[in-house]
Amino acid sequence: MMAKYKRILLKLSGESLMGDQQYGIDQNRLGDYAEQIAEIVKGGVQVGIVIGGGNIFRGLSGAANGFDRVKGDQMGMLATVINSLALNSALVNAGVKSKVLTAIRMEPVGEYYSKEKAVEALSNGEVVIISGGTGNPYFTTDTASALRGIEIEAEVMLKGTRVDGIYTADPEKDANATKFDTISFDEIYNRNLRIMDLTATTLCKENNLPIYVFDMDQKGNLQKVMSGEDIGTLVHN
Ligand SMILES: Nc1ncnc2c1ncn2[C@@H]1O[C@H](COP(=O)(O)OP(=O)(O)O)[C@@H](O)[C@H]1O
Ligand SMILES: O=c1ccn([C@@H]2O[C@H](COP(=O)(O)OP(=O)(O)O)[C@@H](O)[C@H]2O)c(=O)[nH]1
Repeated sequence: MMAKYKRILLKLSGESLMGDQQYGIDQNRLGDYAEQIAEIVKGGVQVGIVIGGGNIFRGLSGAANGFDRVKGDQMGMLATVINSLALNSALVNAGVKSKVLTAIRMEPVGEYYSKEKAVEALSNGEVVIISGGTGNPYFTTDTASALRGIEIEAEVMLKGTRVDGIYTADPEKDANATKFDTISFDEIYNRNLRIMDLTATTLCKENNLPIYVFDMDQKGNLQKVMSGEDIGTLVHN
């Protein structure tokens, strides 16, 4: 079957990596993500990945506990590198070639990111995990994934999360919220929806990178998205 997209940027939530745990990395969840990714890579899709760090550390919660915000954000960025290394190992175990690039220099943990390196590896069928966020404090991994998606010229940014799309309100807080199948960037602003931060949303809007939000925690969903099944929400201009 032909996949819907040839090159994607997949954003994975660090928080989802915890699975049922309170902290850190759940091996079952990690293995499940790796299998889903392996399936689409074997179908010929070029996959860039940005993974969050919220399962380990968030700069804002550090600041709330009296940390310097910049130090806290640096800890958060390092947390994304830890998650990226874990995903890299899981992908190798699943039989997929994969490499970690880092937004901050830290060879030999990973090679320093450049668009050229990322695109070359993608063209060779390697999964590229772009870690360390944007390399700057005061940003999120959603913004990093918007930025990297635009840089690597992905056709779509897939936001794999724990809700199955964008709702009229946060579905974890409002049981009456209803789901959109598609929504424009402008409507996200007008309705003040907080599925992603505004920096990430705006970067995608201004550079015409559509976003597809879906539930990555259900096995087989990534494959469904690639086959064109409407299981999530498409954000468009
Ligand atoms: N309008 C909305 N529609 C869907 N989810 C929303 C909305 N507003 C807020 N959210 C929240 O956004 C979260 C998904 O974002 P994600 O970046 O994966 O989570 P986190 O920031 O916790 O890592 C969902 O768990 C949901 O609670
Ligand atoms: O470009 C970036 C990306 C991330 N972070 C830090 O890394 C943490 C973890 O990322 P995020 O909260 O986006 O992860 P997720 O919510 O996806 O688990 C954030 O809280 C920030 O402190 C940052 O400073 N700059």
